[in-house]
Order: sequence, then C-alpha cells, then structure tokens
Amino acid sequence: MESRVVHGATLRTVSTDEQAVQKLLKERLRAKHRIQRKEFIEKNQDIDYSNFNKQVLLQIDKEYERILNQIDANKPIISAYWPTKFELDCKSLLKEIQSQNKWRICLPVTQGDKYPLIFREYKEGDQLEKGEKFKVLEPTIDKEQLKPHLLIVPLIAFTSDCFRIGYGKGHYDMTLETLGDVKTIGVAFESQKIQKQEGYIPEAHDKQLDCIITEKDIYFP
Ligand SMILES: Nc1nc2c(c(=O)[nH]1)N(C=O)[C@@H](CNc1ccc(C(=O)N[C@@H](CCC(=O)O)C(=O)O)cc1)CN2
Ligand SMILES: Nc1ncnc2c1ncn2[C@@H]1O[C@H](COP(=O)(O)OP(=O)(O)OP(=O)(O)O)[C@@H](O)[C@H]1O
Repeated sequence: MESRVVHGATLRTVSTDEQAVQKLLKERLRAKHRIQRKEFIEKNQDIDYSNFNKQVLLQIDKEYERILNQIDANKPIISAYWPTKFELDCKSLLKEIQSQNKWRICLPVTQGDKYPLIFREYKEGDQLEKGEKFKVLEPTIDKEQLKPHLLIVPLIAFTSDCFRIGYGKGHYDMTLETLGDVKTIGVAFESQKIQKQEGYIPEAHDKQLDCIITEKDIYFP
C-alpha cells in the first residue's frame, strides 16, 4: 500500500517500506532527544525565562485581537501545559498570562493512549492531580472543559520548519485534528532542534506548528 503525503508544496508518494523507515528513525530521534533534553535541563537548573516569556507573550498578543474578534465570549482561551521535571518550565509564563487577565487558561487532560486530549480550566493555585497513565499533573474533573483557541505546545524535539516530536502517543496530532482552527506555539530550548544531518522526515499525520519559540530564536514553517 502506498500513501500520498503533502508537506508544504511537496507531494510525495511514500511506500510502506519508506514509512517503516521513517517511523524507526523517528523513534531513535525521540529516544536520543529525550535523553539530551533531560541532560540539558539537569545542567541548566537556573535558567532565566524572562526574555523567553517576553517573546511568547508577544506572539500570544499578536493572536489575541484576531481571536477576540471571532468569538462571542469576552476572553479567548489559551492552553499551556504543566511541566514535568525534564521539560521547559512554563510555570512563570503561565503566571504572567494569568496576571494579564486577558485569557482563560486551560491545561490538557489525557484520555488514554490513542485518544485526543481534552482541556480543563486552570487558575493559579488550583490543585492538580496526576493523570491516570502519565506523570503529568492535570486539572481535576470538576474544572470546566474548554476548547482552546491557542495552544502552547511542549515537545521533545523540533525541526526549523516547525515539525515536532513528542512522547509518541500522537496526542497533539490527534488533538489538532479534532480542535480544527487552532493556533499553535511550540516552546523549546535551542538544544532540542533536530539538525539536518539527523535525517528526520515527517510522517503523513504530523502537523506543523504555527511557530516555535526558543530562548534564542523564533521559527516559522
Ligand atoms: N507536561 C506535559 N503535559 C502534557 C504533555 C506533555 O508532553 N507534557 N502531553 C503531550 O502529548 C500530553 C500528555 N502526554 C504524555 C505522553 C507520555 C508521557 C510520558 O511518557 N511520560 C513519562 C515520563 C515523563 C518525563 O520524561 O518526565 C512518564 O509519565 O513516566 C507524558 C505525557 C498532555 N499533557
Ligand atoms: N491524527 C491521528 N489519528 C490517529 N492516529 C494518529 C494521529 N496522529 C498520530 N497518530 C498515531 O499516534 C502515534 C504516535 O504519533 P507520533 O509519533 O507522531 O507522536 P508525537 O507527535 O511524536 O507525540 P505526541 O504524543 O506528543 O503527539 C503513531 O502511531 C500515529 O500513527
């Protein structure tokens, strides 16, 4: 069986063999970058996020008016994530977004492998609880379920044209499909960037993010 893959303007036909190779390569890159990310964060415990936060807030602001004009509610909805020990720590960013009081904030809640994420409201100080399968903290079931207009997305590795590798459950790919019209901002350290020579080829279901912000740069597809 063969499938047609559209990436930007390129239309390629990919054989099943080639698909298997892509999958394998992605698995290897995921494993390698997962270790690299952990090592980077362990070595850089005192990261100053203030400049990074500013860049993200700038991008979020660019989306704000546009979204506000398209919705009935008086606050657009943004999702971030609650970081694990080995992820970019977006807690200070969350605080800043909260203090602006312009957005309703939500966090992802996992529904199990192979299911898209849902989102529940988060306010500073809310009690969070461990998801059933992963060691990620999530809002409790009593919090309102929301549909975000803008997503801040965690990742293990990324390419300069805004493809991402995550934990490999397809959570975000499936979620983006179900959410439809949603803007995505990936956040990462520069050290998470996949180099050309690593040979990564995106799979048919992979979706490009609208931008990726690192402590040094900002990437667009
Ligand atoms: N902080 C955070 N929340 C998130 C994600 C994420 O990548 N990071 N997700 C992205 O899709 C969704 C959850 N998906 C996940 C899938 C797998 C694992 C996982 O394998 N966790 C390991 C190790 C965690 C670590 O490296 O510290 C574990 O629980 O043992 C975690 C989340 C939604 N929430
Ligand atoms: N839209 C989708 N519908 C159904 N299955 C999907 C979809 N997107 C991805 N998958 C499946 O999920 C699995 C993992 O996908 P992938 O390797 O792209 O995960 P990832 O994007 O790196 O990680 P994350 O879990 O953070 O999204 C793959 O087996 C893939 O077939």
